[in-house]
Amino acid sequence: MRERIGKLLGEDVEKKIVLGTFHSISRRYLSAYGKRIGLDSNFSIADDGDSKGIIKRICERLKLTVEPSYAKSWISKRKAKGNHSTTSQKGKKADHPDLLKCYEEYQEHLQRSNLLDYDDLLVRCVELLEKNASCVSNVQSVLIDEYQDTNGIQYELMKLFAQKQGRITVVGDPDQSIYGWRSAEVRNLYRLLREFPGTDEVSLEENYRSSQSILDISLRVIQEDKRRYQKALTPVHAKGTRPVLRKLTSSSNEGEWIVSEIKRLILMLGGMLKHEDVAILLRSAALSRHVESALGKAGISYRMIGGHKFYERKEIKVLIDYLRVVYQPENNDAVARIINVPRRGIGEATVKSLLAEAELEKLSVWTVIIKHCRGDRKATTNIRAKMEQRLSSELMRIINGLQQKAADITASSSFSLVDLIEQLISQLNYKKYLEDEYANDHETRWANVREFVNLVSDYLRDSTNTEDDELPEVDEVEQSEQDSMLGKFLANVSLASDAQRGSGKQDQSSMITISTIHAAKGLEWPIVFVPSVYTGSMPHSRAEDIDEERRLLYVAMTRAQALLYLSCPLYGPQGFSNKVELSDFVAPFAEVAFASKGPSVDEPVIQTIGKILDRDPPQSKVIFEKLPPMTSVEDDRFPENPFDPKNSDEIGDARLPRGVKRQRTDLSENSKAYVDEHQWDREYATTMEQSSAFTMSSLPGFVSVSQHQHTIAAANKAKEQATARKATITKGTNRRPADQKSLLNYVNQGSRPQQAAPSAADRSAFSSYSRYQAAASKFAAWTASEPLNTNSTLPQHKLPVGNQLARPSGRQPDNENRKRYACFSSSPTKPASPEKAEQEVSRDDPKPLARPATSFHATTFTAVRSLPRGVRRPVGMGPAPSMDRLRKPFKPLTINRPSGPERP
Ligand SMILES: Nc1ncnc2c1ncn2[C@@H]1O[C@H](COP(=O)(O)OP(=O)(O)OP(=O)(O)O)[C@@H](O)[C@H]1O
Repeated sequence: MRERIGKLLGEDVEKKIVLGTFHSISRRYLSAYGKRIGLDSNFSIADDGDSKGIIKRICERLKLTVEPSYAKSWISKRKAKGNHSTTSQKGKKADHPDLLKCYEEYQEHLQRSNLLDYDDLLVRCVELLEKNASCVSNVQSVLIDEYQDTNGIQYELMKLFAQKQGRITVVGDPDQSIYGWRSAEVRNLYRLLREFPGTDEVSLEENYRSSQSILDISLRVIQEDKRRYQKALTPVHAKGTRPVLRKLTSSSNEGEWIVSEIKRLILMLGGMLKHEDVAILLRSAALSRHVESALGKAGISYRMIGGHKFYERKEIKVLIDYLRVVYQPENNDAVARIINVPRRGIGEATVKSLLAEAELEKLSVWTVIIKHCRGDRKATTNIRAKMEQRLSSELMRIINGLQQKAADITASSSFSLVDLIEQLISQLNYKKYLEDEYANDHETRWANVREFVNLVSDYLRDSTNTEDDELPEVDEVEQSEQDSMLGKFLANVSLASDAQRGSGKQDQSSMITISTIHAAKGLEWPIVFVPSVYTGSMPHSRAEDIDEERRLLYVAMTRAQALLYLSCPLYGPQGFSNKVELSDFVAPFAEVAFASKGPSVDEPVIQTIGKILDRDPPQSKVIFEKLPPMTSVEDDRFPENPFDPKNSDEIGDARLPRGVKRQRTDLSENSKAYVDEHQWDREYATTMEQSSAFTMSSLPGFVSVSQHQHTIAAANKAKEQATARKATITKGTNRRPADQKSLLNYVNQGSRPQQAAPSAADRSAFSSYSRYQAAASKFAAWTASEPLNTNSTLPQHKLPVGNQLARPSGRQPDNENRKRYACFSSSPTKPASPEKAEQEVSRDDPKPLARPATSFHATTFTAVRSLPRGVRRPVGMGPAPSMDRLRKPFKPLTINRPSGPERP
């Protein structure tokens, strides 16, 4: 920013600019002039951890009946409000005397130690500038960005910095106020207009970022807040494609769908967009696990903003290190990392010495410890008696106990890896440990731990489904026994983490962004995904201000430039015990306003995205030519209306998984199909696996959803029968089961014994299944021999009778103008002319919204001067703005400059 300003205003001006956050600028002033208020200029800053420790010790020493973490945030809020906060104190209960006592003691401690906490930086700077106006007498003007997120004390600072010239410019958007939890006060906007009646307002009505559809729908979300500041808005870009609200069965499906949609879009947009153009914005970092896991599986790298990657989180690393030691106690680094977690009085020096001793003696650290504790060999490292006692009664007991249990775990044992981890967590008293160590965010960390358990559970389920690990046998070459379950899991974790480990040299364009919504403020991406839009996540279950949560969703949605996706699973991250509901922020208009799946990426869509992003769109012909064979060109890998296993009439509750701890292997054969998701891809016979990749499911008029359900039932049944038949195969035969007729028998139908008539449901199921199969093989044969083209007569085409494998005879020769598809698609032929494109892109728009977009984003420009000096207040604002006035629809303003003397 400094550079850009320098370029515009010249180097001299650039040097004079003081640029930074409120905290950093305050620190600079306090260092320079703090002496004037009795501050030692060598003060240090107490960070959050320091403040927490000090408050905790005060509470213990004085036996105060307040939670240290609560006391800390109470003190912080109190400081943040400043002296002249507008927040009404009326009707508020008097503060608990213990809180006041804690505050007093805490301040005394900071003062004694020459420390300032983050809030003090602002509080003391206010004090400095109130008493010493000369320190800021050179300030010509003050500009504040993201003004809606300022709090009371920052408002005071702003005025104090501008006290000489009284020139203030603030830029902000009340609809984006999302820091209430940090004492930001959206009221500061109203306060400014009241306190500075000569303020000019300039409404920045044009939105240059997002497509009209994205703005319309974002506005619809925010308009539900009836108390919001009304503003006008003019979208600059074309309508674009409708934002999507995708429903998925589970959180893991949600992650997989996001990845498949990203891949599809990048492919279908022919390189116009890269991974760096995609962001996944989350309400809280704890939700990232499924997304990270799916990206890891797909080998797509990502960067995290506003959080750590899942496996890199401290609370997760500790558990993984424990598991590593259980699996392989010789792992010295892992032992060194856990030896004092939870605290066992073993300092860093002891750990270093143990590592050095082990290396010298060519032993593992673990062996050194064991031998020492058992009296077999005395360690040269000074291990005090108390330390020794805790090592043997805690660490060794836990590790040895779990080692025995881990050895017995197999894919089908009743004691699973999940149970092993649950035992580890309970033996470490891990919840308590997190509460003690991380007073501020232990809840989030504990939520991550639960997520980790879910992850292991998912891993077990997936690993019993796939045989990826197993190599085909080679004659007379013996394979070693497969690793233990724990070993396999740890290898999987290491590989997943390694795939994501940025070397620093990694090409940024190959990375998508995962970010919390808070951290995405002010940023933008061509494609934005907002997963987990359900009540409990958005609004968050612990949120106090629902309107602020709504604004948070609005911020997330308005980060998107061209394509916006929201999604919501039927079941949350905890699995089938955790049914969730679509967020009320979108539920009232979800059906009409959102598309239920990703858009077809055709010529008009590509052209429009190119225009919005100001990039050169590739020709669709080129894109289609480069598409890998069997690419699914539509967002059809997951059903639009996902199957809810718990609501199915066909499936009794008894056959449902019991909860997250339950392993796939524990389940009956039938319930397998419903554990993770509707088994759209997997339950068919071999040729129909990945059916969506063949795009058969989009063949016009081919299978309905209900037919599809029947098909699955039939597939299950067929599978069961096949299993039964397999069981009856006798040794030495040609592997034809006893009940299978020979070809001769088949021809000689007359002699075939009458079979029992199938039930109506079975008949229907089997008929759709066999129709499905017949068409699939026909399609496969046809696509194998012919280039993939469509023509308008195809939907009307009748399959020739009596020649099942014949090629459709009604096909026309290739035609230059005809659209080429790599795969068969149900998409209607699209107009090629770019003029039509924009109209066409919005062809699937819902009925016009109840209220057209009248406002979206306004930024307030205020030039504050102590005297109004003839700047006319805009029409309709009256002499002084009141709160009522501010809630009325905002009238676009034009600045009316006085024709009188020039401003100073
Ligand atoms: N006058 C303009 N002409 C063309 N593009 C513009 C113009 N002004 C802004 N933009 C573009 O619009 C996008 C949004 O601009 P900017 O980030 O400045 O908005 P903002 O008001 O800070 O948004 P927010 O507060 O929502 O983050 C950017 O891509 C920017 O390049």
